[in-house]
Amino acid sequence: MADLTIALAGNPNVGKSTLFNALTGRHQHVGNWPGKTVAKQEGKLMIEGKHLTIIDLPGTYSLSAHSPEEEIARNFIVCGRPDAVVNVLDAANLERNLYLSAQILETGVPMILVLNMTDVATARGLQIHPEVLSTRLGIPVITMAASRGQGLGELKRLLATIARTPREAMLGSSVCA
Ligand SMILES: Nc1nc2c(ncn2[C@@H]2O[C@H](COP(=O)(O)OP(=O)(O)OP(=O)(O)O)[C@@H](O)[C@H]2O)c(=O)[nH]1
Ligand SMILES: [Mg+2]
Repeated sequence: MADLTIALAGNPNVGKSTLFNALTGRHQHVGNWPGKTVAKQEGKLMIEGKHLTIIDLPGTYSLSAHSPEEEIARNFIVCGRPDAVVNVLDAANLERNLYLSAQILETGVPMILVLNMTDVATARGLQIHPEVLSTRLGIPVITMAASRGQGLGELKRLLATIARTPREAMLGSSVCA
């Protein structure tokens, strides 16, 4: 079966590269300020005999690109035809982060929501209910603390499910060259 391509997308500074490194064993630059990842990076992950290509995208607040980095992220999500997008969110700032999620959902690409930084959210007294979001949006939603490796196993199980699902022909967008 053909390789699958999975894109990690989300707002700046939410832990995309931290998750990318944990999944692929690579060493992408991470740090506590937005805008670190400026070009898309690629890594490999093998799950249940399937080769997954993981793409770490620059952070973006929306699919209407305002900067070259946002344009890279937007173009890959809309035109790169990933088999799925793993949308990484800061669980402590869900409302702001969900703006991009709604836009990615509208593209029709299969999506998993990762509510990252749950350690920070919990320390602030926030209660996270992934099952409520999952029911409302109709997509898998999991919690994670990527810097501690929490939630990685569940994400890999979801990726394995996607890898087992026959790939559907995705329609190209009219805005793609
Ligand atoms: N407390 C906590 N910190 C985290 C978690 N995941 C990542 N971080 C930290 O958050 C900061 C940002 O992580 P990155 O992985 O660089 O974030 P990014 O989304 O790739 O950022 P850009 O490339 O700038 O868009 C780093 O200091 C990470 O160590 C988490 O689950 N909990
Ligand atoms: Mg990054």
